[in-house]
Amino acid sequence: MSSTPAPLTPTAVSCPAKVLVAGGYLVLDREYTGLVFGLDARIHTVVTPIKTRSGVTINEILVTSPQFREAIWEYGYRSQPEDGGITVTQLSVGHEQSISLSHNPFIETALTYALTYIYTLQPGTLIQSSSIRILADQAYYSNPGISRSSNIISSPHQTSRFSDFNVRLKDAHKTGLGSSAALVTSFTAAVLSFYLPRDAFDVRSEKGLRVLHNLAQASHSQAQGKVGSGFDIASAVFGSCLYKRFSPSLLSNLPQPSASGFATQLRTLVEGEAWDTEIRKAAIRMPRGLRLVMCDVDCGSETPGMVKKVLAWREKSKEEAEGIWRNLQAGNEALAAELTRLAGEEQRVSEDKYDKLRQIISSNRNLIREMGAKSGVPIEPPQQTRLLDYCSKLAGVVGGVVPGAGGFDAIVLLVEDKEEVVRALKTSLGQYKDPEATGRVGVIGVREEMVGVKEEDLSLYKEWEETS
Ligand SMILES: Nc1ncnc2c1ncn2[C@@H]1O[C@H](COP(=O)(O)OP(=O)(O)O)[C@@H](O)[C@H]1O
Ligand SMILES: C[C@@](O)(CCOP(=O)(O)OP(=O)(O)O)CC(=O)O
Repeated sequence: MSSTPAPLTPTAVSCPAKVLVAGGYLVLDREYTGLVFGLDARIHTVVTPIKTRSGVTINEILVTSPQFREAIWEYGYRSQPEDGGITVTQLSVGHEQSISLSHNPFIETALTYALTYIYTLQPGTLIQSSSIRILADQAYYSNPGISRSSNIISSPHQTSRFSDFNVRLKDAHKTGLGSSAALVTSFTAAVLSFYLPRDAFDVRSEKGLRVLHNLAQASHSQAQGKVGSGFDIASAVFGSCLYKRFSPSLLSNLPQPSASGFATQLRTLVEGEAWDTEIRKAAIRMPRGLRLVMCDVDCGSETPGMVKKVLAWREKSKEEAEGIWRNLQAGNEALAAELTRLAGEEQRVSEDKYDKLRQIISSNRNLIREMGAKSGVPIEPPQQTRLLDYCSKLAGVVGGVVPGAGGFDAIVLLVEDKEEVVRALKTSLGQYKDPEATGRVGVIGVREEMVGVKEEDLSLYKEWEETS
């Protein structure tokens, strides 16, 4: 019998949300870049050794998302022959017979990839059981959260930053901040940090960030069905940046999980030189005195369908599309350069210092509308044009765009970072009524965040010690 390994230390990691301010559709192609800002809503993952009654040995990983009902996933795991890595099998939740088995492909795939990578670094070492909790900031969901207080005697009235949403995950309303990317990235980082010694994986080191980025891209892409440029994973790891995607062939050449050679090829891909993503952090800054405001319009758009249609039009109308893509890329670069230039300024210079920004945003929006009109996709549909024009005229608002794939569900504004400006904006949006749309426009409680993945202190989670 193998001896009992030393207990591992509880570990917590968080990652930010994202907003693609410029480069929607373009960033799917390596010829172009995306300007992505991290947002200060985070998803946290906490890994602890599993609590068992003495004398009981188990071999499982229990994942819970306790802010949601029935969000429990229990996994067994085993190594596969022929270098197939680790496979995980979802077990029925033993103690909760009434809970039907729900699958969470993002968690299952992130766990498979993370354990496989760990196994390649420590072959033959027993992977110990653990308990993994996921906790998300309010801004990811529009469901009103119930606050949760500590039942710890030493601090009885402290309220957690993480609300209880009191619904099943599938009934939660997402605000579009990239929950699956922040989840997969923080989950992967926490699992690697928990199981590996610092000298094999350190999320504070450059190599650690690179390994995390590549591994999270691989598993998120697998879980998502290999669509997406991966800008959301990049910002979850590195925070705000100018992003050039990886070559899709890197992942299409990887064997499927459990297939012969998967483990070694995954490790080589994740650690090796072939990965060709380009991240430029210094190319993106927020000028002192400005901030982002995200507005949620109460209705949704379906990104994959829009992407398919835009790319089909681009394929058909190559020349015309290349003109728009090239001009938009130049406009997006100009936007990044102007933000960075203003960020480098010492103090306020003159009242009209945002004129150039205004003009760049306006000409980029013209190109986005042209892209939408020509491809027949409502990227900046008329009701969003009206909303953006309305906001752009308000005091302290520099301008705004439809983020990411665009559509009906959100706008992002660049505004002066003053309490009175944000307060007046909220009041104006509260009164805003589009002549043709019924949805209400709300301000999401987030702003830009430059920092990506971050280790966290376990005291943040004390109100959530017991799983519900
Ligand atoms: N707090 C959470 N706990 C567990 N899983 C989550 C959580 N938030 C999101 N997920 C996973 O991510 C999926 C949502 O991902 P997706 O539809 O791609 O939306 P998004 O655009 O927010 O990434 C959910 O179905 C679930 O599998
Ligand atoms: C079209 C895109 O370039 C940008 C989509 O950005 P969104 O922020 O709209 O994405 P979702 O959160 O997945 O809906 C596709 C991509 O780059 O993956």
